[in-house]
Amino acid sequence: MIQRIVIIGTGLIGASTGLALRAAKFTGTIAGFDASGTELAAALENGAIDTVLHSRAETITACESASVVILAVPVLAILDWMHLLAPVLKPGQLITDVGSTKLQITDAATRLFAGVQAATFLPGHPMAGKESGGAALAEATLFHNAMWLCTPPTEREPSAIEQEWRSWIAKFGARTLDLEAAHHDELCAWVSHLPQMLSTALAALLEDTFGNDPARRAEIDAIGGRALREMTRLGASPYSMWRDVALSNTDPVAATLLALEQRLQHIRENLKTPELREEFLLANKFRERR
Ligand SMILES: NC(=O)c1ccc[n+]([C@@H]2O[C@H](COP(=O)([O-])OP(=O)(O)OC[C@H]3O[C@@H](n4cnc5c(N)ncnc54)[C@H](O)[C@@H]3O)[C@@H](O)[C@H]2O)c1
Ligand SMILES: O=C(O)C(=O)C[C@]1(C(=O)O)C=C[C@@H](O)C=C1
Repeated sequence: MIQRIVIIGTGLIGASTGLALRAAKFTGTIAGFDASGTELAAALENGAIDTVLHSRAETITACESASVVILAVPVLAILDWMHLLAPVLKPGQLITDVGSTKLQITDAATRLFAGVQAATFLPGHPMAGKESGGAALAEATLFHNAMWLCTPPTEREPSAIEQEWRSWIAKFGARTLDLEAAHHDELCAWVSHLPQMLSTALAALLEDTFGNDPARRAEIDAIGGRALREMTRLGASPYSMWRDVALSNTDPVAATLLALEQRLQHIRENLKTPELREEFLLANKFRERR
């Protein structure tokens, strides 16, 4: 029975997980630790956690007796916490994460949480989020109707506690889907990381071009409509999260960016040819299925 949960990283996803647990009637304790006191206070204030852990040492001690530890920090910090916690966690405990890339985390899990003496590590990734981080924006319903991707090592049977954690994910309204980790990262480069980089590039280009010219900037702000808002929404995303995505999924993200560069070049070279129509027909076909 899952009774004690520790959430490390009480920002948007960590705090939303705490709120989703409470909304699903989890009655055990939820302790939280975050490098930022502001985020911890906000998570306590909105009820995502009920106990504050004040230091790394106190957090490691709390993890020793936790049923489930959830790592909800940026990807490279997830790897750091895995190294810190592997020696203190035991069989019967579950450690999981919510990081946006999975290959490095799954490889580390295979090394650090192997054998009968180890806790279960379930690499996870909810496909739901927002362009702005922080506990203040956390929502109990964030994971409703979302996919919750998992990349467990293939050769093992799910432990009882892993199965119980998966049933909580279902109670959040999400659906788990197991994928191989490299496949996950390649897919997410296309469906998540490329759209993020495209939006970042567009917003940065507009800021660079018009940001220092108050009159032009005011014009852009006044006339830009839904198209501009939607296409630049992800431009508000924090570098703190995306730096680690870029560092831990560099080759797949670079490959999708190169494909997009070539596509844009093709459009630029065909603005006055019937090829442009073919591009629009292909794009229309993609949207018909969404
Ligand atoms: N935002 C999204 O859309 C989204 C969706 C799914 C998964 N994720 C993944 O979830 C994780 C958290 O993202 P988020 O959106 O909640 O970001 P966030 O910035 O809202 O929260 C991350 C928190 O981690 C804390 N932190 C950073 N390093 C730490 C460390 N070493 N120890 C303790 N705390 C530390 C920060 O202070 C921050 O409060 C990331 O791995 C991200 O890739 C994000
Ligand atoms: O901000 C959003 O709209 C998101 O959905 C965020 C989004 C995504 O690309 O789907 C971004 C990264 C995460 O790893 C998962 C979710």
